[in-house]
Amino acid sequence: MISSLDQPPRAQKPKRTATPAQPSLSVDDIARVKVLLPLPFPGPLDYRVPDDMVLSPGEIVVVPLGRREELGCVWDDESAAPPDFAPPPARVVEASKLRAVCTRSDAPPFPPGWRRFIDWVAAYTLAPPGLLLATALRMQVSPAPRPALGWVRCEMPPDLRLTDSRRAVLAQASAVPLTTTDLARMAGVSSGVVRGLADAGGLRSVPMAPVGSSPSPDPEFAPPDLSTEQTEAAQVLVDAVKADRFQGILLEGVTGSGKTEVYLEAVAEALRAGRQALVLLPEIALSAQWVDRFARRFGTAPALWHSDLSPGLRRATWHGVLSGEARVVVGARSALFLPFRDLGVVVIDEEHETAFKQEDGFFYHGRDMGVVRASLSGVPAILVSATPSLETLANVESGRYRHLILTSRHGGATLPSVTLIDMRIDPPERGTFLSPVLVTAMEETMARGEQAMLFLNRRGYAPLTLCRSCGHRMQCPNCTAWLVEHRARGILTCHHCGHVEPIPETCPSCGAAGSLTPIGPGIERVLEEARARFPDARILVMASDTLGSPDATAHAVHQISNREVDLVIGTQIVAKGWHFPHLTLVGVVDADLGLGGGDLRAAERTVQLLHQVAGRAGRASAPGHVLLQSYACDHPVMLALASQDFRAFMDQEAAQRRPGHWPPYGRLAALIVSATSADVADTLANALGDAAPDQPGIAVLGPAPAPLAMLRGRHRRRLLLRAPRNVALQPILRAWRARVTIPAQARVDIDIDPVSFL
Ligand SMILES: Nc1ncnc2c1ncn2[C@@H]1O[C@H](COP(=O)(O)OP(=O)(O)OP(=O)(O)O)[C@@H](O)[C@H]1O
Ligand SMILES: [Zn+2]
Repeated sequence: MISSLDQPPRAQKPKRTATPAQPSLSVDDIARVKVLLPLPFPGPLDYRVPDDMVLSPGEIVVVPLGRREELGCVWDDESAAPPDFAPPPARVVEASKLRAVCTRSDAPPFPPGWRRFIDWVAAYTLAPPGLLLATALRMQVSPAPRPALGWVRCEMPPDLRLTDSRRAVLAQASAVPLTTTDLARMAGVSSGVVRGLADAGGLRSVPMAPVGSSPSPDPEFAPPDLSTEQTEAAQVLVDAVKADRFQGILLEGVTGSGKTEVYLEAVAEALRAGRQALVLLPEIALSAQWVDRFARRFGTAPALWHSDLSPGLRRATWHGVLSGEARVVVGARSALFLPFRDLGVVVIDEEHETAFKQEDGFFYHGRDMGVVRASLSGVPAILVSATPSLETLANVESGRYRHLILTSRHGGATLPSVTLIDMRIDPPERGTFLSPVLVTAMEETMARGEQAMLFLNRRGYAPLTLCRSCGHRMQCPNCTAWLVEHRARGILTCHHCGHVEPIPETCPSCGAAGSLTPIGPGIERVLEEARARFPDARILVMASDTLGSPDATAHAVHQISNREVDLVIGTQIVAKGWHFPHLTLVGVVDADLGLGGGDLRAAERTVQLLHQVAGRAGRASAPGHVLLQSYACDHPVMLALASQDFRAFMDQEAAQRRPGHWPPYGRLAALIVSATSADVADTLANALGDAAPDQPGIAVLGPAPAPLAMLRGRHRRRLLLRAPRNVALQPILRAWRARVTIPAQARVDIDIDPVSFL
């Protein structure tokens, strides 16, 4: 975790006026320039600047490389990464060997804050900086696209068939063009309805105004009426934005206390100062409700950034951020890499969420890098949570972060009561998963016309399929994982690699017919039970595989808010920051689920997740109740949830991690060795083990087979490096990696500050 670095990144104020071009003159009197290429080199390469060319850092150039030409970015002479973990400087190339830059592109230059961030992240994560440049470079040189088309009202064809959902769309459509997504969201229908209506001639398409020419968010549009407690917190945030320097601030507040309303005041202040704001959300499914809230406060929607954007919108948003026209961006962690022209504040909402960690090819923690982004731009970072991570609490304790607390729910709503159901005392009937205690509470809730929610963090019908005759378990051919039955689709699938096979009629091992039995529940199975018990209830399933798009999520949320649903059954997606005013009962089907596995943060994570789910109950006038089904009611996690005393729980967690230098009181890095052959993986892992650093205070655990010893057909071994906090891991890891030859068939991924230990 970066935020704990003893030496925080040095804030350099971005220059807010254009600097005159300054070609870097070297001692040998040849104008040299560093150019970062979108390739996996350790750093930028040196080039000669032709006499008739003037270059400034950030500009895009074409340079010779071998026998071809490459696009690159003129880079700064000095790395922005702190010396304790910056890569060693490259050897200086003799002037006579330098090749000249070919041409300078007209594309807009990359801003300084962005370049510093790339340097910093690359040095910290040991990623080649050029790879972080690659996508950005493509964006930068592709011009902003022609405006997309949007829908406006038109004269109705006389034979137009009008349904309720079509009427809802027409009620929202006007002379101002709206995208399919926006119109569907506003009308609370699916995109298909909008497209169907358009195909039938009920809407006309016109070009949308380009990003930026839409009205910019107005900080005075609809300021909220804040409570005293909210006002005080908001004032601190506003002052921090005004102070215009880096500060870490934790905004902690019970669920439903209005943290969003409060931090939007910091966003408003950045807007007043004419600057940009970045709000990171752990999961983009959350953005629909967030965008609505934003629009109510500021009169217009923010720019959205996530992997689901169409290529055109992606480019338009990129260029809007660069030109400064896109004033507020809300997005997933990748929004950190947008080229903000003048960032004024960074907000990290639900900062405790592990979804901020990226573990796919390039490993980084979105929360920590968000703090670095703010710090390098010299602006405040606001971390927001009802259940802050131990990392962030440690930063508060050491005085690095300021701490703001909201103690009560908005509008007089009370916190829900939390009760444990001891499954050893009140077990469900054979073959079912809901205790009679929970079933009764659900009946009573729905009888009062209120909504209930069942939470189970497991997709599909059953996590394991077993042969009753021979005990064979259905396993993924590519991964060390059981296949999960998805009964609705008639398949067994692997949640790690996506492998799919039909559910066999006979056991593939012993041939017995009809002997394969599902073991344990997934949400499809809970749905089956709920349908049988409550045949009249209107049930909605919310899981990442049933709600593919932000669009579908928005529709589901709309149905719940509109009371078109009596019972919600969902996976972790329902735990997020939703505000469902009529929901009063939350039942957690298996509260013990996250505790197995021996992961460093299993207990912390379970508390955060379950508290977050619990926080969905009773957010308006009617009080909320939470029932947790557990076979381990005396586990510290269950006790903390029932007593709602998280500070005591986190103190215990801290006391357990501190002596052994476990994060956040020490540093970890994981080396993940993978190869298609087990032998190659073993040999390389053993070689790394033999070459492990031998330094006092530094421990190397492993090599050991990863818990997911096989993943997507690759054999995996892990090593873990643990060091005290005052040790920078990067130089040690660089030297370690350099002592071992990595064969072409194998790969070593380095995960600094690992979150997952699979
Ligand atoms: N001062 C206020 N005026 C009007 N509405 C408010 C105010 N404060 C909060 N609310 C409303 O109360 C509800 C809960 O607020 P919000 O979602 O911001 O809470 P939160 O602290 O972010 O909760 P969680 O941690 O559960 O996500 C929202 O509908 C919000 O609009
Ligand atoms: Zn698999």
